[in-house]
Amino acid sequence: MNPHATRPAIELRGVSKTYMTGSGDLTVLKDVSISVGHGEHAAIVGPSGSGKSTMLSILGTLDQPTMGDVLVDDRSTGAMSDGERSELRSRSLGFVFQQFHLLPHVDAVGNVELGMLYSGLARAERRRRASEALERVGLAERLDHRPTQLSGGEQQRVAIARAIAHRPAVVLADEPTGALDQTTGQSIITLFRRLDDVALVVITHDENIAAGFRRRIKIRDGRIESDENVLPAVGRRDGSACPA
Ligand SMILES: Nc1ncnc2c1ncn2[C@@H]1O[C@H](COP(=O)(O)OP(=O)(O)OP(=O)(O)O)[C@@H](O)[C@H]1O
Repeated sequence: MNPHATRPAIELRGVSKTYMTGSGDLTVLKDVSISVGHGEHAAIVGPSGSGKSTMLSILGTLDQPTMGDVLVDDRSTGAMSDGERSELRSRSLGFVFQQFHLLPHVDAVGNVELGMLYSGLARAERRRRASEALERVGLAERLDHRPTQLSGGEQQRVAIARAIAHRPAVVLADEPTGALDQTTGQSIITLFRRLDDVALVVITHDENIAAGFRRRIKIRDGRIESDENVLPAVGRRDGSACPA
């Protein structure tokens, strides 16, 4: 039982995923159940090929499980149409990837604004929220910079602004520090930790990155190997600071 549990923002219930390949069926997720509460942050860590990206795609409703269900904000997605899933994603989910996936000829505020194109928000509101999100990630002075005029860390901040600008309940990040040097990667994790109004799931193969999160879910060969919550510093004998 997770001692910090809040109402679930996103859940996998009994999820299995089998790919059909030329050399037979390959089951890469095996009866996985996890629940991440509103405002809770979790790192999913595991070696290459353990099923992390598959899990994130399924959490994000970009791919469908072979068995089991994904619930976002208590809503089952299993029986949704593609259109309903797409609407759910544009309303409730935000994505951050290793490669920032920014449009090269569009400035920072434009890139963030484009992420809300199908949100139903009026253009002026999209721009207002885009500027606000960029301020939140520390890029208030870079609104009109194009990706080529930004460092890798700044580009990832723009991508994070794009992921939060529409105020989703859940942000899913797949190896968000993978293209950055260690110091810049840690600053991105520090930024993520300040996003206390979203449920955050960060996928990483890097134990040092996972150590920045209070909740760490280890996956191996498509199964949850451990799911641990490090208790806050209060009551710790060494009094050391605790990750988010
Ligand atoms: N579309 C697919 N068809 C067939 N097999 C796939 C497909 N996608 C992934 N796999 C296989 O599923 C397994 C898990 O892949 P996945 O990308 O989820 O692992 P991962 O933990 O994210 O790995 P990495 O850290 O290297 O990205 C791998 O053996 C991979 O080859």
